Amino acid sequence: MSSTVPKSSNIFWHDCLVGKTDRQKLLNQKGCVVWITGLSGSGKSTLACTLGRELHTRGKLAYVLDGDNLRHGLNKDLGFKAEDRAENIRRVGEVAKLFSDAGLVCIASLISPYRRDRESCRALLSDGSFIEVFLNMSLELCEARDPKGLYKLARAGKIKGFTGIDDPYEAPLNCEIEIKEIDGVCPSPSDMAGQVVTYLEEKGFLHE
Ligand SMILES: Nc1ncnc2c1ncn2[C@@H]1O[C@H](COP(=O)(O)OS(=O)(=O)O)[C@@H](OP(=O)(O)O)[C@H]1O
Ligand SMILES: Nc1ncnc2c1ncn2[C@@H]1O[C@H](COP(=O)(O)OP(=O)(O)O)[C@@H](O)[C@H]1O
Repeated sequence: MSSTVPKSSNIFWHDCLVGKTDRQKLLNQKGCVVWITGLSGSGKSTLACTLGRELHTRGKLAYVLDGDNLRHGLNKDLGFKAEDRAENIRRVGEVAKLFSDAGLVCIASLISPYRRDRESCRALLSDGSFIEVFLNMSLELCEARDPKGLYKLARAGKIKGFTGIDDPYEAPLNCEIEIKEIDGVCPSPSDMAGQVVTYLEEKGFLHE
């Protein structure tokens, strides 16, 4: 499915009098998408929520789009084969773009295992406002955590096509932020969130 060519014809873009710049002034921040990618169990949801709380504390409006949660609603018709994952990422990329246009810091946390799908989302936000955060945690660490018992089921062959076990994960080549273990130890959730907040501050996203 193409993400740029609409299927319908005779459709027209309608601009409103209040635009992104006006909303950003109101909020005193700049809209952007923090896209967190990594294996199941790498800490995506933890980082997303910790970052969301940190921004909230600083008076910044953020909203978390979490893969697992969206699969309960917007994406409940999708499974885990490659084309479903691609459609999952495409939809969330489009929603994230809307949140960014609304002036929010949109935090998207999805495995998003395919480079091509993440790059398509990046291409939707061409002004540097797509910030890819790679949670580069080893499979060993993620599997040892296994909070939902899914790796155990995948190893037992009870889940097929599980990312990192019998389905691929393509690591980013050009992400803005990489968070990894140091001497086998993962930074704390607040340290991980701190790295992202520092980036957002330095790039001027936390002021209009
Ligand atoms: N086959 C398979 N592979 C990977 N993950 C699986 C699978 N089946 C179910 N789950 C659960 O679904 C969560 C991942 O959903 P996402 O929407 O982030 O996945 S994706 O981006 O479309 O690949 C993922 O959540 P996280 O553990 O938070 O990553 C799992 O709980
Ligand atoms: N920085 C961290 N340090 C220690 N434990 C963590 C950290 N981040 C996440 N965890 C723990 O690892 C498990 C997986 O985290 P989660 O955020 O659910 O990962 P994901 O969303 O990538 O599947 C949870 O039990 C969580 O409490």
